[in-house]
Amino acid sequence: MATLLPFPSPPTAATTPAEPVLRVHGVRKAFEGREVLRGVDWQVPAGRVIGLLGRNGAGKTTLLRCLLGLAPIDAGAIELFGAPMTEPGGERLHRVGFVPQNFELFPWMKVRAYLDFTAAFYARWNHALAARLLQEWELDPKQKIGRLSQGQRQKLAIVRAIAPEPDLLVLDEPVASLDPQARRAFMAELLALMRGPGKTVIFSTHITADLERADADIALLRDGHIQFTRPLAELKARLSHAVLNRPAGWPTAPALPGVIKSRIAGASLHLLLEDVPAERLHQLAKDEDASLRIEMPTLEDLFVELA
Ligand SMILES: Nc1ncnc2c1ncn2[C@@H]1O[C@H](COP(=O)(O)OP(=O)(O)OP(=O)(O)O)[C@@H](O)[C@H]1O
Repeated sequence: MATLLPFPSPPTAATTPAEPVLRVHGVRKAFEGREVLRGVDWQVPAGRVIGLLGRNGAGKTTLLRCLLGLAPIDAGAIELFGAPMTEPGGERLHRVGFVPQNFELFPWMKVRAYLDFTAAFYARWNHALAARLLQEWELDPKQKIGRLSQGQRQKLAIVRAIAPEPDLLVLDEPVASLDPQARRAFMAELLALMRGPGKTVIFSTHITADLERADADIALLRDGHIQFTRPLAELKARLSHAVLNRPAGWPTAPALPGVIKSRIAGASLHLLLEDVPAERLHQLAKDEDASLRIEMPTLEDLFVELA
């Protein structure tokens, strides 16, 4: 198991000094006595795209639902747009768009009628944007929702969430049903739409390539906690992966400051490292009479190692 990334949490160039969109403190949530969220502390800065990563069952859906008041929490506190979630906040919720993992849309309604019906609930609704997205994403406004494919329904759910021009858009695995072409188009659209000042996107996904494309901040949910939230570029700049090979093998991994995780596989020692200079690794290889390969980990590598 990887140790916690010991990054401090100063504001970075990528985060804005603005009021966080979400402040989460000590949030706990159990199902049938099994705790899924174990005191989550998290601050989500305004104006960022955040990719929420975690293994199956880590609690991503649970966390997102709790954040939006869709599931009760057992303990802790959540502030949305600077006000506690316990306060009635109908207007605040107009500023939030949500695409759940499983969405039930009325199957008997036609696409346009459904969007018009939904628009009536919102203070703000960009009809032109909704119409453009329907066209670009090849959704027939006259089609009955029940006859749409899973991917088309997901697109419609996304249009519904984006049309109110939310300040915070939360998407739970939004691309799971989309084909690669639709995923790219969706990501491009999403990022263009949410590039406005102060607009924030949180989305959970297993598709790390999408997060790379979005240049997102990565938040990792593991063991019931958000382990870190860091710009992807910063993670990549600070973390490296070294493989040391020695024919005699490795009875134990040598101690080296900055090792986040080590793994021995036959003659190879794999090290996930934080801020360890290459010279230090070359010295280690020399001392241990081993060959050395240093790699830049992809986000997928990091996910596999850290999640
Ligand atoms: N309503 C519920 N009743 C009982 N257990 C639940 C409920 N909802 C979630 N869980 C459990 O909580 C844990 C976290 O589930 P959750 O769906 O939040 O994970 P996830 O990270 O979104 O997973 P995935 O990546 O597979 O979608 C799982 O063990 C799940 O079985």
